[in-house]
Amino acid sequence: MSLPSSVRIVEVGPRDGLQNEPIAVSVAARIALIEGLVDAGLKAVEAGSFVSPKWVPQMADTAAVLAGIKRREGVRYPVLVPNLQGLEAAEAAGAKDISIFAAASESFSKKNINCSIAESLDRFRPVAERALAEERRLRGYVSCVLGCPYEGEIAPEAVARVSRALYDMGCAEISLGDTIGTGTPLKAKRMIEAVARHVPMRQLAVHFHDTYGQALANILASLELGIGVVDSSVAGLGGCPYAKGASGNVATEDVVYMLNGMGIATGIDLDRLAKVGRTVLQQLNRAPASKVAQALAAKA
Ligand SMILES: CC(C)(COP(=O)([O-])OP(=O)([O-])OC[C@H]1O[C@@H](n2cnc3c(N)ncnc32)[C@H](O)[C@@H]1OP(=O)([O-])[O-])[C@@H](O)C(=O)NCCC(=O)NCCSC(=O)C[C@@](C)(O)CC(=O)[O-]
Repeated sequence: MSLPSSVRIVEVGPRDGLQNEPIAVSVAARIALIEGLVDAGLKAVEAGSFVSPKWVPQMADTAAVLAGIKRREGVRYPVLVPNLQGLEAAEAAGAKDISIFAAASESFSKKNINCSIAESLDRFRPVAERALAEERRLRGYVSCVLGCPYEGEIAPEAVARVSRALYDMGCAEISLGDTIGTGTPLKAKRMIEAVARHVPMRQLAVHFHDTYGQALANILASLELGIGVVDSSVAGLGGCPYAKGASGNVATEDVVYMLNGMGIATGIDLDRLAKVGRTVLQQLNRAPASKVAQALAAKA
C-alpha cells in the first residue's frame, strides 16, 4: 500500500460550512474563524463565495470578509464564483484564488446554479479565461461525483467528462465532491480512476461529505490511489443548500487525527484547530459532528 508522506488540506468550513447554517454568522466572526484556522496551520482556507445573495444569503458580505482578513504569505483564500458577475466582485475584493463549480448531474446543476451542465461550462469558460489572464489561480469543483439527491447513481464517465472540461479550461486543481456523502471506498476508487484517465492525479482533490459516515474510509481509499489534496471543514460544518439531506463535510479534526496516526504530515496543530471548532460551534449553537472534536472537548 503506497501512501503520501504529506497531504494538503483545503479548509472549506468558512464557505461550505457556513453557507448551510440557519444562523447567519457576522463578518467579524467569519474573519476570526479564517484567522484561527490559519493560526492552526491551514494553508488554504476557502473564504466565501460571490454568488447571488438571494440564493445563498449566508455568503453575502464575502467582500467585507476578504477586506478584513490579514492575508498571510503562503496562505490561499479561494472564493467561489458562478459567473462573470461573481468574478468581477471577486476581483474588486482582491481575491487571488478563484473556484468555479460545476456538477456531474444535470438535475443538481439546474437546482444549484439554474442552468444545465453544458450551459454552466459555457458560462465558466470566459470566467476561467479572464481569471487566468489576470494570473489568478483557478480551482474547479465537480459536485455529485458519487450520487445525486435527484438522480441517484452517477456514472464515473459523467464525472470524468466534466472534470476534463474544467481541466481544459485551465483549472490547476479539480475537487471531486461527494455532495450527499453516499459514496463508499470502492466506488470512490472507480470514480477517481475514471477521472485520472483525463486529469493528472496530482491535480485532483477529494471533497467528501460525511452524511453516511463513509468519508474517512473514502479518503483513505483515495490516498491509496495517489490523491494528495483533501477538502474538509472544521467541526464537520457544512452541506449544500441545494442538496436536501446533505450533512456536513468530513471534519478537519477527523482527517488530521487520522493522518497524524498514519504518520502523514499536514502541518496542522490539532488542539488549536479543535479550539477554533469549539468557538464556531458556540456561535452556531450546535454540537460537533466530529468524533475527534467530541473526544478532545471531553478532555479539554
Ligand atoms: C448562478 C446564479 C447566480 C444564477 O442565478 P439566476 O437567478 O439564474 O441568475 P441571473 O443571471 O438570472 O440573475 C438573477 C439575479 O441574481 C444576481 N446575480 C447573478 N449572479 C450574481 C453573482 N455572482 N453575485 C451576486 N448576484 C448575482 C443578478 O444581478 C440578478 O439580480 P436582480 O436583478 O434579480 O436583483 C445562482 O444560481 C447562484 O448564485 N447560485 C449559487 C448556488 C451556490 O452558491 N451553491 C453552493 C455552492 S456549490 C456547493 O456547495 C458544492 C461544493 C462546491 O461544495 C462541492 C460539493 O460538495 O458538491
